[in-house]
Amino acid sequence: MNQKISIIGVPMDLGQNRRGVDMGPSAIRYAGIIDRLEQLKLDIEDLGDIKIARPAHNNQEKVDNLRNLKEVSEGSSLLAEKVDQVVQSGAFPLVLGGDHSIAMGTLAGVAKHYENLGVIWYDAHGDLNTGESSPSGNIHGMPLAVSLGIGHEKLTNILGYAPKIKPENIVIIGARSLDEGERVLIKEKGIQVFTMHEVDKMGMPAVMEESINYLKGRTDGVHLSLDLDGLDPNEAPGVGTPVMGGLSYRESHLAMEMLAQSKMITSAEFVEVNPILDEKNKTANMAVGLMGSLLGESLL
Ligand SMILES: NC(=[NH2+])NCCC[C@H](N)C(=O)O
Ligand SMILES: [Mn+2]
Ligand SMILES: [Mn+2]
Repeated sequence: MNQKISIIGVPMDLGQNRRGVDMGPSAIRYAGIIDRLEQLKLDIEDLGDIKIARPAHNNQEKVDNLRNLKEVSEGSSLLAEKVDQVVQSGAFPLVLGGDHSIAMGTLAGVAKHYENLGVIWYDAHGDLNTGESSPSGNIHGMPLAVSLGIGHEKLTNILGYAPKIKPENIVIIGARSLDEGERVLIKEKGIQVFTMHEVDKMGMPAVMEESINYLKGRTDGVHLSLDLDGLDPNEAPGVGTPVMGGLSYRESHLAMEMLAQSKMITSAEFVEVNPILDEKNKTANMAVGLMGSLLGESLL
């Protein structure tokens, strides 16, 4: 494989209220992402960072229970344009977050190029809230709903089209903290979810096999959106919304390796790495290891 990988950093921290996740792209680069991927005989290009507004130091304005709506929407729109160009050029976009709100930008840029884009949402959360259902007003808890076309128009209409994806093309893995409104949406839309309960009961090999088979039949490309808080906070402590009882290092590597073997992944993002909350860059190192597995280290 001599695939071109285009790395895009997104120093976004306005989708939630703990500062530091804007340093995620730096922490991931410092953890050696470029060298690691160059060893895989991939053609790596680092496109640098998307320009993101800084938070106001005094108060963060909320519109319709959406914190920093304007800045988050603008940041994701810039990202969407960049991702669109990368996919257009035939390269694989690898997006480094930043908080998870940026997924609506990534998906806007990728989904344009597919009839039926699949999404694997690897996360402790569903990120299926709207301004109405959100307990926090944090947009990083909303990008999956937004990509389904549900939410504020400033968010759902990024790149001028909606929805980006269909509910039957989504698989959520690792969920263990779902809000009431999110549960309702999951039922209503029939979204596939492997909660930690299922992972414990079935084991990761079966969860991934089912996920891959499910998506294989119905999609023409699959985007991986990996929130580091999907992992257990003992192993990935540098995240803003940790939830106990998460996926292990081993399970996550196996998941990435099985995705690499499936050859179905067309784009990916790794989000919510917050070096301020981390222990010696452990979480960024974890992210780099997982990217290596996803992009084929185990296939060498
Ligand atoms: N991407 C994330 N870490 N999302 C966490 C969301 C937490 C909670 N469900 C909320 O909406 O506020
Ligand atoms: Mn999460
Ligand atoms: Mn998330």
